[in-house]
Amino acid sequence: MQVSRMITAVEAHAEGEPGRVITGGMPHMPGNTVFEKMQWMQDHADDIRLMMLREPRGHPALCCNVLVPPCDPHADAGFIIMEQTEYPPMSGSNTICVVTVLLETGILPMVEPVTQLTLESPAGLLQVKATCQNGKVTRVEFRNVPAFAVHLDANIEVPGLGQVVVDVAWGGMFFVLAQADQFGLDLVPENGARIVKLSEALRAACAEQLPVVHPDNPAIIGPTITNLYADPIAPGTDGLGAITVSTGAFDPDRPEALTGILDRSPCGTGTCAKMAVLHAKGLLEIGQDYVNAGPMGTTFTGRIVETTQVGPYPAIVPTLSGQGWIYGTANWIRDPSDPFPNGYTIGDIWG
Ligand SMILES: O=C(O)[C@H]1NCC[C@@H]1O
Repeated sequence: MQVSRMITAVEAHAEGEPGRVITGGMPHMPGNTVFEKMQWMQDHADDIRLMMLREPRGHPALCCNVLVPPCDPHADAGFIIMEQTEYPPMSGSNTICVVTVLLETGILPMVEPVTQLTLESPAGLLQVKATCQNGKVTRVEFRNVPAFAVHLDANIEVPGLGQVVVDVAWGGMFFVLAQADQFGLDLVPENGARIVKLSEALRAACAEQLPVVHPDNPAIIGPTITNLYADPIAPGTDGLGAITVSTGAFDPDRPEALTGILDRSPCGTGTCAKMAVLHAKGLLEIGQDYVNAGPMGTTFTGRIVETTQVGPYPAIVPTLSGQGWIYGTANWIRDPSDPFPNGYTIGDIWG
């Protein structure tokens, strides 16, 4: 066996969404913030993201995280998030996977019944409260970066669909949100492929017609991800969301290609973006729990803890909670003679 890179990882999921956590084998990544480290990785070590997320080491639904030393003196750890087409500044399911791995593998000390810690994500600091019992993290709650709506009930023209009403909001990533019933589409797992194709068409049209930039960081643009939502169907829930994470470039001449994948969880940043929209429309109050269900029936619980302002936008500060589970550990290697050093994608499942 020849090895030109060896990556050590802990495999975890949060409410169904896989978020592999890389614990060793990364090059030194310079930067004065975790956001700068993320930009360095994007420019100098993107081959590691590709190698870890694509086949044969990954699959379309996989997300990946790299633990990095924090730059902010208030933080206990830092992490960079990697997805199939981008480095999201923040991610709810990935935060939950990272906290679960940090505490359950002893990288940071676990204090029962509640461990408090601070993480530095590329989007900023996150205060975390992890409920822990017998060495297991049973709930992760974090205070997210402020979430805000940029466009409410805006019209866009989507090839093949005509006029569509959307909202655009930031919850740690920029989302295009749309009510699924305007397409006569039920958000059930059997409709997964239709949901993904429609969402990708929406995202591409919205990115062109309603491009957005984060007021505090012009390097963050969007929308890059889609949230189709519907009324709750399960008792004890307040909403139902089907979030499509892109896996490739949407081509309007091939709308039948699958260039996305459903988030297996209810999507933490998508839940926060939805809460920002609901609050802006007067439909969700401070202090009210918002239980959002995903396509597999698992839930994240959000709550608005205060309001604030981000640039010109009134914003909410949300907390988000859910649970993560570790399901494996792995040492992934790259053989220098492998003809696919950065992995590969093929059109049957990658569009
Ligand atoms: O929970 C979230 O925020 C994420 N899940 C995968 C896509 C998003 O980053």
